[in-house]
Amino acid sequence: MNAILTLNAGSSSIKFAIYAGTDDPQELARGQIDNLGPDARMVFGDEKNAIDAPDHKTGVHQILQTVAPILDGRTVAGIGHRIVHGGVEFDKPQILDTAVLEKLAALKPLAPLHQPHNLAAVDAAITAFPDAVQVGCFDTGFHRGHPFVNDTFALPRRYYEKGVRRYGFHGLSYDFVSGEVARLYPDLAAGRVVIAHLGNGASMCALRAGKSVGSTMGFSALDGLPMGTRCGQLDPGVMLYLMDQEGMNADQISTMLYKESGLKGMSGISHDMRDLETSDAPEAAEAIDYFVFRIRRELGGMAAVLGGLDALVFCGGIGENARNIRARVCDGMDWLGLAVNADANDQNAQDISAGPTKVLVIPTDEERVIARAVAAQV
Ligand SMILES: Nc1ncnc2c1ncn2[C@@H]1O[C@H](COP(=O)(O)OP(=O)(O)O)[C@@H](O)[C@H]1O
Ligand SMILES: CC(=O)OP(=O)(O)O
Ligand SMILES: [Mg+2]
Repeated sequence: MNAILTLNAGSSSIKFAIYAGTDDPQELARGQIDNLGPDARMVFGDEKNAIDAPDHKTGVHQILQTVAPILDGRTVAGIGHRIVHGGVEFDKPQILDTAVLEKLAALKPLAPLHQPHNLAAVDAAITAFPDAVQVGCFDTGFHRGHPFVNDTFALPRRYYEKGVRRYGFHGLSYDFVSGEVARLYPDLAAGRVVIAHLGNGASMCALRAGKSVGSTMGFSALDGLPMGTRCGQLDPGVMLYLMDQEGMNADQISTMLYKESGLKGMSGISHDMRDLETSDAPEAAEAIDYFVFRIRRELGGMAAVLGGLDALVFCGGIGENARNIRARVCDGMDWLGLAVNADANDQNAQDISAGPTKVLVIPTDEERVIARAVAAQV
């Protein structure tokens, strides 16, 4: 019997899952390495252990050792990788041959927090399993068909032609969640839906009949909503000021916008919503206020683009767990038909609506989308 492995490598973590069978893959186990570097730890089942994983390559080796007993003699026929950026060209999963990998490497500057790590995991996987099919699944793919008005900036046209476009990300998550909406609520499949993927990275997607027609993330994974450590929407004049008046260079600005901003930067306390929700500091409350404000603002804009709203769906670590955030996003939004059932919301139930517009909580599963794509190739 064959098996499929999925790898989802972030800047400091690698999530993985292992599936039995290649026709209808069944999940055997999943886990993740956090804090790659001196304090790396493996989270697998109920266990959390410190491990030696200073970089992505050693991390992937640790994962292979961890999953070996679970493979139980099965052959790894395919390995699926989450690749954040597929550029203009890749809207569907691709077999990762040398030519494709070269094109993906050229996109590293567009997603510096993700793309280099995604590709490092591919390298390590090819070395460890030279006979397995390596498949890349792109976060940008889901949005590739979105309208020109959501794809462009109002810059001189030549930059659009060069690829300075609004790509949109978190596409694997939107693929999974929109599929679940259609499966569980067939009446919504043709409808106007907004999905809020609120994790460490956060974005929202407007869907009409299951297709992306707008997203808050743009050229990079910095735009739109504030995130754990990323700024979200920013007046470009701020960057000019930082360069001109503060003498900051591109590297310094990049580090600040990707790693020192968002909930962490605003609160000065933590990137983690759980820490902010339990903090008494006014800065923590203000960071949460801003997070909620931006979601509400984008929701209004997306409802206008869609001409109304049939469902709002929450997913990601915050969307699936933070009941206060969900309640605050929907508070006073009865003009959109939104109201939350407090008991259902407290229980993180699937349908938490108390008004005509559905409010849903659907746990996302990017790994499952990757496993399906691999299954289609092996
Ligand atoms: N019970 C909870 N309450 C509030 N926020 C939570 C809870 N559990 C997780 N989170 C938030 O979810 C974030 C992680 O989301 P996740 O989607 O797993 O992230 P990633 O983008 O790394 O995939 C944490 O940083 C934290 O802010
Ligand atoms: C694209 C992106 O922001 O991904 P993540 O949420 O995993 O950081
Ligand atoms: Mg994520």
